[in-house]
Amino acid sequence: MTAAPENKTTYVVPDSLFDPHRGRTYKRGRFFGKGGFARCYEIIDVHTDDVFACKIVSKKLMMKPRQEEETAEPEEIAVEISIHRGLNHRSIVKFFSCFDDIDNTYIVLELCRKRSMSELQRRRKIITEFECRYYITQIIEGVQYLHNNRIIHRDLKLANLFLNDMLHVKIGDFGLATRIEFEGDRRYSVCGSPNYIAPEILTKKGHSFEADIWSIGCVMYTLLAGRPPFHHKTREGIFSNIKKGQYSVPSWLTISAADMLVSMLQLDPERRPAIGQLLNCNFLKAAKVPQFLPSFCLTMAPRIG
Ligand SMILES: COc1cc(C(=O)NC2CCN(C)CC2)ccc1Nc1cc2c(cn1)c(C)nn2-c1cc(Cl)cc(CCC(N)=O)c1
Repeated sequence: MTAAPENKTTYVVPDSLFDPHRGRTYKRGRFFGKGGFARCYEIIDVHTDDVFACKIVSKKLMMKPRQEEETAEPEEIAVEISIHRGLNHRSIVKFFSCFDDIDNTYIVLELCRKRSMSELQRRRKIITEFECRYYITQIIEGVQYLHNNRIIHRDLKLANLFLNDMLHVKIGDFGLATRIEFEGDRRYSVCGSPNYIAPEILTKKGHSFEADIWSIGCVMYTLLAGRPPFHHKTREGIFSNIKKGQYSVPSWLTISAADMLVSMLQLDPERRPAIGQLLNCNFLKAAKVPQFLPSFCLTMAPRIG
């Protein structure tokens, strides 16, 4: 049993977990980190030795009154589970199971042993356009699957883009995702991560699929420039830059890379390409898209491409 003091709320995580839906028993392994109000541990099936990532959300934390930060209300965890459990795509983290005990909700997910693209970017600072074509193609394919199923992710950022041993991208964390019920349906709740949040979410004009296109633009910019496009030392400064659409395109980018970024970072959501159009942009069509990347690309640039 692990009790970790946290904001005066104790996280109680048993050493052993029983999943009644799959009839599996897991032993708790390493702590991988936190995300929002969730904590993530490695869990190992005691019979098969299969290893998973387990996202654990404390029921006590979920019952806390809303703070300024986005908080996970009980129904929101249920929404995350109801959306994620129905997904099946090679660029989406696999959802295996979820179960509860008196203290927590447990979500059993695909383990991505090379962590997230946040660590990749922190280690490499900037990646080559050759590598960017590899990652962005997989992200677009995953988001196209979501949009075709009328789901908006709403929190696409490097920390939610996980990498498996083959450096395949897996989109995770559906904690802010929402389902669009009908054509023209728009959402008004303010959500997302400060650096990558679309202007129409900030100004509460109503948002839809185009907000994910903006976030993909922020992800691609950060990978190629080494920092987010609207970065500022204060949160207010970030929001001000986003609302003004104020950013600079790095001088070292090719025209096709710059054009793709500019198309996604349009202030007016209507002017951004739909996800299906992105795969046909010149940046991905006019040059080789690698089918695989060697794992040393986590730490150094490949000479090829
Ligand atoms: C072997 O697989 C992993 C290892 C690590 C890791 O080594 N983290 C270190 C642990 C030690 N401390 C000191 C630094 C971070 C981190 C993540 C791993 N894999 C891994 C982690 C995963 C997933 C798949 N696979 C999924 C899906 N959701 N989450 C998930 C969920 C939450 Cl709530 C928080 C975090 C941590 C923050 C982050 N974005 O990585 C992750």
